[in-house]
Amino acid sequence: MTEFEPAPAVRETAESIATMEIRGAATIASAAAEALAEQAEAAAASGATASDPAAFRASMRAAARDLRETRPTAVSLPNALRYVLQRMEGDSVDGLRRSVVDASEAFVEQLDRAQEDLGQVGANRLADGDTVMTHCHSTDALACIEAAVEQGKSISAVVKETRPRQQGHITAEQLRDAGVPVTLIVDSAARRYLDEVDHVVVGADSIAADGGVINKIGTSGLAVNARERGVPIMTAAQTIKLHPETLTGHTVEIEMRDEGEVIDPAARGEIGDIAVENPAFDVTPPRYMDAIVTEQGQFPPESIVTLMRELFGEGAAEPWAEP
Ligand SMILES: O=C(COP(=O)(O)O)[C@H](O)[C@H](O)COP(=O)(O)O
Repeated sequence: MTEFEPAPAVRETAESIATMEIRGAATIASAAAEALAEQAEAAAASGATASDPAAFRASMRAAARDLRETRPTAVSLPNALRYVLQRMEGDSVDGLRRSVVDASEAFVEQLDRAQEDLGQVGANRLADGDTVMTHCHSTDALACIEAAVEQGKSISAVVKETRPRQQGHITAEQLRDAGVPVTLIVDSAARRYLDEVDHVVVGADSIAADGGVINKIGTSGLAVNARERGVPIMTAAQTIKLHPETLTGHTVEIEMRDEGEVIDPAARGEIGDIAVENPAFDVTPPRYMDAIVTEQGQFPPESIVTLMRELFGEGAAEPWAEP
């Protein structure tokens, strides 16, 4: 391993994130933080970096860059890398290694605690007997529903399958396993079922400074329909989903995925000259979202910028960049 070649464990994690074997913003963040700890262990044991603190640091930055490049939309990924690299300190390789491993463990612990805490807040918005509608698969959204069930509330769910990758099936199975009666529907049936629903609960990949919620494609249409039907909609999102770069006017990049997820590649030749596009996420304007539920309480979307400033200051550092 040279100082610029990430450890095999980092390459594996990067590959798994890129191919969506590891997916969902919170899961991606904890995998990335753990991969940095693995890089630190590997670099501390490797000839090229074991006795050279500067080379060790360079190898950590290179690993973070590789992880950063896997998927563009979930800000939890750069926020995780930022958290760990900003806590990398020490004059010796062993000291640096320890600081990275400690920061990685602390990050994952915080992530779990934050999810539990926001679950309680989200659960308080749900009442006994409620039916919720979900979109995609969000561990933060599930935490709210599961916490409501643990509070003794009887909750049922209408789960959108979420084309093209059908992450709704994961949600359906997990809710079923939590004892929630589930009805699975195709995405285009959502408006019809909104009349039978008390709440819509979704997750987020990023939250912009203006309160815009970036989540799986289809969230914005669902939110507009929910508003039209008078059904409250909340986003469950830990504060690592707050996108610091939007404080300085940047927009969030929406990932465009392969057309093979939309049409059968084997049939591509037959359909000929038809363009296929596959955006993975969309932006729900703040006026269509009732609340953003975080581990620090619930916020009207328009006020989230205050929390963002508190947590991230006026912008975002890039500790993985070459000095
Ligand atoms: O949009 C998705 C997943 O998209 P993909 O499947 O393309 O990664 C989820 O709603 C958010 O990531 C939040 O998930 P969590 O609450 O688990 O962080």
